[in-house]
Amino acid sequence: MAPVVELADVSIVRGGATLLDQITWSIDETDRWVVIGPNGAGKTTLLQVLSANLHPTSGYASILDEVLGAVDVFELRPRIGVTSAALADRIPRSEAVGNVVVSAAYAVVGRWQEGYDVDDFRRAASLMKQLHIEHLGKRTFGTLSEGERKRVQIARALMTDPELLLLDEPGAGLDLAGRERLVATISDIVADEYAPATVLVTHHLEEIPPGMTHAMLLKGGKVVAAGPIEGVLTDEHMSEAFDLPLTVSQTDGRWAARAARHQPERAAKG
Ligand SMILES: Nc1ncnc2c1ncn2[C@@H]1O[C@H](COP(=O)(O)OP(=O)(O)OP(=O)(O)O)[C@@H](O)[C@H]1O
Repeated sequence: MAPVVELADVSIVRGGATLLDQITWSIDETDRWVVIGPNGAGKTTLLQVLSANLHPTSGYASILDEVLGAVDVFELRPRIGVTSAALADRIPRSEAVGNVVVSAAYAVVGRWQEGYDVDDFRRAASLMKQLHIEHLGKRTFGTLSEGERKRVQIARALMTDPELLLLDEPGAGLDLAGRERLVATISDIVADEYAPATVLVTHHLEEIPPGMTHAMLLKGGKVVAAGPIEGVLTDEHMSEAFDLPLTVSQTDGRWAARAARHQPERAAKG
């Protein structure tokens, strides 16, 4: 089976700055990736390539067996589910939540006069139940809490039954309980063997849902480490990516990182 995503030496250059520097990456159907890195590492830029919103300045990018630059991106994009702050900003605040979800079937934000069929509404209702937002269908998007908005966006992203799911900082702006509930929900989603290949971007190891299989650490547009998650999220790699001595731990499938404890120098004996 062909990889869902294949990047070979992908670079993105804007205004003389190299945002992504020769990224080579392969994502399989059953992979669930986390992309981690400090501010400005290039994470969002990388997701823009994966969502067919940005073409490489150089290199080769194949998404769902279609080569960027040689495919009609308007046919490719509905096959990719995306949540991001930029997309959330485009959702009209006055839109009813049910419509925010169902309108993904037409890849529009803001329902107008598209003809939805019974199956569309059934799927939207089922996803809203899975995301625990079934009671919010008639509320307007603008009245929701940040946690509720994140859930609505994930339901919307799954509406088209995508083959690739991209979650850009789904935990950002949530309080502790909201984050923990969302981590559990995403963990349930990725545990399903029929779930799409998933890429989740975050700054924080605490936001990684159990069940993620692979990790990529980015810094300055370059890959610090990539591969099966246990081999990537090490003290050494994380310290290098964040330019700070870090200690990484994993308990019950959850990850955490903190600054390495300062070791006072022992007084010389004798
Ligand atoms: N059009 C552009 N021209 C020049 N530089 C850009 C452009 N767009 C983004 N950048 C720069 O590219 C770098 C990577 O940005 P990107 O948003 O991908 O990082 P990120 O890892 O998602 O950061 P954050 O965690 O802060 O969201 C940043 O330094 C940003 O300022």
